[in-house]
This record gives sequence, C-alpha cells and structure tokens, in this order.
Amino acid sequence: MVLFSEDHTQETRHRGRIEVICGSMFSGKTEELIRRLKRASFARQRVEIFKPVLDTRYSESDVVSHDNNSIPSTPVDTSASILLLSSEIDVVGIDEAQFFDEGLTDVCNELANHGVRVIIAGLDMDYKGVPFGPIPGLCAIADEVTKVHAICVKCGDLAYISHRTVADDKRVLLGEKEEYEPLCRRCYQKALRGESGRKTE
Ligand SMILES: Nc1ncnc2c1ncn2[C@@H]1O[C@H](COP(=O)(O)OP(=O)(O)O)[C@@H](O)[C@H]1O
Ligand SMILES: Cc1cn([C@H]2C[C@H](O)[C@@H](COP(=O)(O)O)O2)c(=O)[nH]c1=O
Ligand SMILES: [Zn+2]
Repeated sequence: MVLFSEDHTQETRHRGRIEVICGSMFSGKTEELIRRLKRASFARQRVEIFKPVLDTRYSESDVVSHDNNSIPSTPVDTSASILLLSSEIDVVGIDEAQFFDEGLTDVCNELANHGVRVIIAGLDMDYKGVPFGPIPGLCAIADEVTKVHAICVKCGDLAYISHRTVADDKRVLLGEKEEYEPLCRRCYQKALRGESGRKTE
C-alpha cells in the first residue's frame, strides 16, 4: 500500500468512507491521522477529532504525536458520544481507537453511511500480540487500511509489535519509551526468551 499517495477523492465532500491507520507504537499512526485531518481542514471541510478520555499522556484534550505534532480534540468516554457530537461534520478523526468499546464499529459504519469520512488510528495489537479492542473489526469493515511500521530499536528492521519493558500484566497501561519499545518479530521472540539485544537509542 502506498502511504503518501495523493488521492484527491479523499478531499471530496460527501463521500462516506472508513479509513483505518494501524500499527505498533511509534509507527506514525498519530502523525498520519493529523496529516489527513489538517488537509481536510485546508479543504474547508468540517473536521471533528475524538480520543478516549483515558488517554491523558501528553494532553488532556489535544491529540499529540511522539514528535509533538498536535491537533485539538474532544475526549469522550464511549463510542456513542462520537455519534452524538458529529452532526454537521464532514470528517471525523479518532485516535487511540483501541481503547474504545466494541460499539465503535457500528458508530463508524453509521457515520460513513451518512456521508462522513471517518479516519481511525489505533494499535493493531497489544503488547502480547493479541488484536486490540475494536481495531480488527474496524479493519474488516474499512474501505482502506493503512498499516504503518516503527523501526525495531534492537536491529533496525521494520517493527511489528510494541514490547512492554516493565513488569505489569494489565492490558491497558499508558506509556511511552519508558514502558514500551517497538520490535521486529525476531527481536520480540528473543526478548520473550530473555535474551538481551543491543538497544540502538
Ligand atoms: N523506533 C522508532 N521508529 C520510528 N519512529 C520512532 C521511533 N521512536 C520514536 N519515533 C518517533 O515517533 C514518531 C511517530 O509518532 P506517532 O505518530 O505519535 O506514532 P504512533 O501514534 O504510531 O505511536 C516518528 O515520526 C519518530 O519521530
Ligand atoms: C501495546 C500497548 C500499549 N498500550 C498503551 C500505551 C500508550 O499509552 C498507548 C499507545 O499509544 P501510541 O499512540 O500507539 O504510541 O497504548 C496499552 O495500554 N497496552 C498495550 O498492550
Ligand atoms: Zn529487530
């Protein structure tokens, strides 16, 4: 899939569609979400961005990337709130979608069926490699899925998973580089076996 394609149909009004941007931590999901949403704003489309209320890492309200790019957003606690707050909107962006309830799939379908372009960013897998929350279902119903990759911090290959580096087995543990590192499949298997590797940063 070509990531930075100039698909001008995406800037066309009244085209309901669902786009999913997924991958590991540090893979550029939030940056790609912000890029698409800012382009929609430049095209004078009415844009609304949502994130789960529990994601307070960088900001209570803004969606912020690891490189500190940001865009204002509305924190919500359920997917149903997204539907309620999206009247008269052309483009809906949703970040950290893995933390939403399973109702998010129906909400996104409903919006797209009514002509809204819905752009969703989220982790495809948790730290154990298990598909995360509503993301797999959203990938199934999406018009377009973009899988992005970080760089494995041990070997420089493409990473596919977010390895948790602290002892905590809760599925939800907000964090950054102190708690997670993106690894390729080979380095992840080594890490699970307790073999040390060179950390390149
Ligand atoms: N190991 C890494 N591989 C790729 N990018 C990384 C890595 N570590 C830090 N980054 C930074 O993270 C940025 C991506 O941030 P962001 O869009 O917030 O990612 P995501 O939302 O997927 O976690 C990259 O542009 C890069 O500057
Ligand atoms: C793998 C994994 C991650 N999380 C948390 C850690 C971060 O707060 C977010 C992901 O943010 P990003 O924008 O993709 O970098 O999710 C978690 O709670 N559980 C996990 O298994
Ligand atoms: Zn590796």
